[in-house]
Amino acid sequence: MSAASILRLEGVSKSFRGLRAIAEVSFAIEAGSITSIIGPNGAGKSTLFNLVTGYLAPTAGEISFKDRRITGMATNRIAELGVARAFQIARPFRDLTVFENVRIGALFGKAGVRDVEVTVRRSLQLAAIAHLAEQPANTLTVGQLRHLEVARAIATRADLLLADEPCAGLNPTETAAMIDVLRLIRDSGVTVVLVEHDMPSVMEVSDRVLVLDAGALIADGPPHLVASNPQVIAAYLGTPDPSPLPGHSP
Ligand SMILES: Nc1ncnc2c1ncn2[C@@H]1O[C@H](COP(=O)(O)OP(=O)(O)OP(=O)(O)O)[C@@H](O)[C@H]1O
Repeated sequence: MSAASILRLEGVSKSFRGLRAIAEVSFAIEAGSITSIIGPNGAGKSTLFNLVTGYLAPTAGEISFKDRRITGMATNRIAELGVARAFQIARPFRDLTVFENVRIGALFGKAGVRDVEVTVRRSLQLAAIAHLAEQPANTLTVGQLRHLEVARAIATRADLLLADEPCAGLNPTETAAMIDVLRLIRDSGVTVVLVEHDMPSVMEVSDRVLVLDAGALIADGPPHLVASNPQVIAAYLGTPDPSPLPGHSP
């Protein structure tokens, strides 16, 4: 593995009773980057996240994180090593404050988090919700809940954040705020991998885009090149239409 890559998949496949959801996928993620994984519905994006977090074990192939083989390792062990996932639908403890919710992330995260208070404050800051710290989670808007979910995930002191559609359903102002947060998180040293359907957000925030189609990796590169790749356009539109992906302005 190259010195700069934090996550590596080699020949990873996952089948569900004969259906090949992931087919011999290999890639390495560079530390300190934002990578988006895109693809049509059913392409295998969630399955890929589930394989990296250990929720599912691959049928074949190897996954390593920070030079350590994590293939088939239990989810809690992988989380302790520094992989966190922010879910699209946050399920906070609704009667606890934002601070208390993020504190739970810090307590159950990567082994050796000592200064919990400082970690929580820093996570709230990075997720741009420090001003909401004392509010009960049940008073938050959908957009604010998304930020809380991201804060909870990074409070584990993760080195790798897997973010599940962080911009889905957000209005343009909320989307811009989320993009700022993802950049801040990357700039703080956390590697970010997104699964995202919102193409304008993908184009704006990604250093690199990976495209899955029917479980296979069909494109990999900088956003503007991937958006104009005929195979990618065909995967989305079903025809080799030369028009760009929605939201892509050349
Ligand atoms: N636990 C499971 N059991 C059986 N089949 C599954 C399971 N999980 C996923 N699949 C199948 O694997 C394929 C990939 O699904 P996956 O959810 O990973 O796609 P996706 O790219 O995340 O789709 P979406 O964008 O709609 O969320 C689909 O055909 C899906 O039906």
